Amino acid sequence: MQHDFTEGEFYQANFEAAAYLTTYYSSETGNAFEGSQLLFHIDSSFSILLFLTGHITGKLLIDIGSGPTLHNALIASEYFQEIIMSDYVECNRKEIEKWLRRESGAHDWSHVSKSTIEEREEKTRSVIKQVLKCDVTQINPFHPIVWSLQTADISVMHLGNATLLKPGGTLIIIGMLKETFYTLGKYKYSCLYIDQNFVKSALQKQGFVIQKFEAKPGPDKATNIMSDFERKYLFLWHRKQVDLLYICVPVRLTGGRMKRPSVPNN
Ligand SMILES: C[S@@+](CC[C@H](N)C(=O)[O-])C[C@H]1O[C@@H](n2cnc3c(N)ncnc32)[C@H](O)[C@@H]1O
Repeated sequence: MQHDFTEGEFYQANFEAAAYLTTYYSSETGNAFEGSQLLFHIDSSFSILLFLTGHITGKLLIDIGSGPTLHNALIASEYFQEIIMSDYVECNRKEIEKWLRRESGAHDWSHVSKSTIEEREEKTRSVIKQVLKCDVTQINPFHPIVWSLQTADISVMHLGNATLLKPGGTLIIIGMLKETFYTLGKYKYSCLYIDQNFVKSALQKQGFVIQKFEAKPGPDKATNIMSDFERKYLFLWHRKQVDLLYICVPVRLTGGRMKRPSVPNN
């Protein structure tokens, strides 16, 4: 089935942060229809960060398109002095701020921390320095903030618009391969349909060197009513030279031009 692209404005108008968290982040394994994709995400993120500690030291992590989620930050807070969360949609940024302020009704992330939950949550709250609006379709996704950084790519769709990553920085892309949609409430949100070779060749053209690739088959499409991805993957890329900035590109990053909003999913 053909899906129109649900870009930032569609998310701003329709996305329900709390429902997203309940649907996809209520348990350690994630949504039951999607197999144990969240477990894979968390386990491979931990292993990637352990791998990185042997090679580079971390200072700043920018989580691009965080949505209302904190799993990446909870994992990375162990390794980075500063974390910046970002998303296009206001209710997502507010959901993160709610958790930072320990407000009642904030999502429970204890299943991600695995151990020493209180310590880790405290550490995470202390290293998250900002929750910013970002728009990955723009050359400067954090406008009007201008980053004094060299250029690099932050979204699969916009691999030609290198804007954030320093040479020497590390880019982590975690996402789904060959996925056209995922479901939240009555809407189907469109996803960039990409395969492994597309991601590889786009990043290699930009001077990135692959360091690690992990993938896990998705659930049986016949029984998955939430989405249609074939594989969940994690790519770790190194951009040649100096310093570091670690960027985590969101699962199911949107991008591209939306012609009209997605059709309600009846
Ligand atoms: C499927 S959610 C992913 C959220 C989270 N990273 C995760 O792993 O669950 C996609 C996110 O992309 C955000 N988004 C949509 N358009 C965007 C844009 N133009 N710039 C930045 N973020 C955008 C949405 O608000 C949404 O939070």
